Amino acid sequence: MAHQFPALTPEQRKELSEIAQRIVANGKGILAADESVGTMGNRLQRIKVENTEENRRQFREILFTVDNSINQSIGGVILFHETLYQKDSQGKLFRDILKEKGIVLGIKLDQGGAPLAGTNKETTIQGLDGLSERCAQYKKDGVDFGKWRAVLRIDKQCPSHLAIQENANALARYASICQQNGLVPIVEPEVIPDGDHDMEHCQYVTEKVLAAVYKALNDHHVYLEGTLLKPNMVTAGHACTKKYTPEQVAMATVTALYRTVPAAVPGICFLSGGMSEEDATLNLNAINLCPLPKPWKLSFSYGRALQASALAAWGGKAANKKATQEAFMKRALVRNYYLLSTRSSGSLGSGSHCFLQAMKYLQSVF
Ligand SMILES: O=P(O)(O)OC[C@@]1(O)O[C@H](CO)[C@@H](O)[C@@H]1O
Repeated sequence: MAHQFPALTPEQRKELSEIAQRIVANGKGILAADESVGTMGNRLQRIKVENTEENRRQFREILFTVDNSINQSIGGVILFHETLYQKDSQGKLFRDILKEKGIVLGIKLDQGGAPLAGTNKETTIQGLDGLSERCAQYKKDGVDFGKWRAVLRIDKQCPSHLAIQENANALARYASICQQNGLVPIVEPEVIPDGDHDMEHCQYVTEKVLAAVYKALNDHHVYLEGTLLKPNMVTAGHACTKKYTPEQVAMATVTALYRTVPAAVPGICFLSGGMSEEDATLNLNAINLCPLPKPWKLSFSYGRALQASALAAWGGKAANKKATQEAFMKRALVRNYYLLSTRSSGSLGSGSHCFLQAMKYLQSVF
């Protein structure tokens, strides 16, 4: 029997699935430029630039005014509230600059963590109060997707059952509210890579977290075809002494996803989670070449792994605009290159011609 109280009309479902598919079309991924003021402060501190609104605006102007061909690699950009209403030095809104390039606009909707009492320093994410009104306003202002990041940590008794359930439920409630307002929800349950756990443990935890998230999304009647998932790759913790190849990371990651993420989800866009730009590229390449079934688009929604060299090239100086844009473009283009080359050839083993060609190309541009 069909659902008696459908959450969305056929027109709403069509709009949502079209937006999701546009973002991940033809090897495109997402630029996560949604660092909060505090997070951007950490990034700017590393290049010894003061964390002022004007400096944040200047860096983002350089990224967004890059050559139009960026739209071949970047399907969507996630913005922070402040950035959505900022303008370039000629007075043009960033959102108009991005839209004219055919890039879909997204917005960070979560509002920071709150402690879960009685746990080992675990958190839930705030921002559900007033979320529907915020989504409605953002939709009017040209935004078509949202992002909500939940953080799960691997440690003694972590993640707890409470943290997994609470964060899964908050993600599902957020996703439902987004869809009611015409925004595609990016669902981001990040198992962070802090700690000395091995890759196998990360896979176990990632599977538990994703299984809980998809149960909650189903309970909340979320239309999966109109969502995107932004997960961590399955890797060892930063302090783990055992090292893994990109092929091992790919096998563990695709296995975890294959066991837990329904095929109705159109795209999975990984976060980079503090990986180097090179590792983020090689791992994503290996994921796309992994010879397991992959019913979804497998792409990127990187923050640091798309901006680290660009930030370093900029160094807070307007005179470095060209070098900054070149560094950003290079990172975006190389990912699009192999996403297209691996997809057009289907699933390939690591000995295949295409795999070797892509690896050779990637090594030559680092
Ligand atoms: O891990 P990365 O790829 O740098 O960033 C992923 C991300 O979700 O985490 C950041 C911090 O919240 C956000 O700015 C960004 O969207």
